[in-house]
Amino acid sequence: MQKLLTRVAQANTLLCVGLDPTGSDEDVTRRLPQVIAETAPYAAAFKPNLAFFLSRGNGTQLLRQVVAAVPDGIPVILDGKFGDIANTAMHYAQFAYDVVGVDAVTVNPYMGADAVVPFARPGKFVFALAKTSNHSPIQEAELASGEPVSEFTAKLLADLDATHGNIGLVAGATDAAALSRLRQLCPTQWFLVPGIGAQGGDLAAVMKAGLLADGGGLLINASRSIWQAEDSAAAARELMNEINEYRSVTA
Ligand SMILES: O=C(O)c1cc(=O)[nH]c(=O)n1[C@@H]1O[C@H](COP(=O)(O)O)[C@@H](O)[C@H]1O
Repeated sequence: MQKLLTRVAQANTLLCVGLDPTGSDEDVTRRLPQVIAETAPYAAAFKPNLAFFLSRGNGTQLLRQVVAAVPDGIPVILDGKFGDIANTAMHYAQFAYDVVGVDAVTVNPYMGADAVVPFARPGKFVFALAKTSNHSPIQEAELASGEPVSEFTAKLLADLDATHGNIGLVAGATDAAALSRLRQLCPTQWFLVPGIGAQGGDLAAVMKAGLLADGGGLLINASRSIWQAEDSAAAARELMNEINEYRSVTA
């Protein structure tokens, strides 16, 4: 978190550059370091999605190259949406932190707190799924109390953060009203917000719903709209500037 806060303050950005590399193995090997170098000035963080690396066969090696290519001081979030019992989770955590060397991960908390805690190592950070950007009848289902499962999950994640201090939420950009309710339940935690760009999320509504009074608290991710842009640097710069406009309006 300290690394992220320092980066956000120094580079004045809340943009998370998603790395979901598509193309031939040759293209990807060539473009990954290029896209990282070109977009780094605008990046508060990078988020490689594990699936896009594992599907290539040399995924672990490519991920390590990503970590090496990202300039010092910019956090890397491995988007693996990990979610298994504690004993197994510990091995995923070793993969992410010790083998690949990332700063943070995404985790699926639906198996319970024991699926999350092994990733909450001191000095590392966890973004756990609370309300995803796709339509999920499970997250929208209401408990007997009338509370949606996504809000029950958010409360669990607030409690976990109170204990561990390094738990954030994933809240999709496609449902700003839900994001706003999560913000009420989790008034200080950082939200990783995917769904801007290719998935059509409403940036203005998201910023209004989730930005903290200090101008932080949201990490706005875009993957395809940067990787697949003709000019990835321009796409990243424009989105960063757009995000910052809403920061100044809201502040
Ligand atoms: O955890 C995530 O990053 C994630 C959560 C979610 O609710 N929705 C979602 O799209 N993501 C990821 O965010 C990225 C979105 O990519 P684009 O739609 O291309 O910007 C992908 O890597 C998704 O796997």
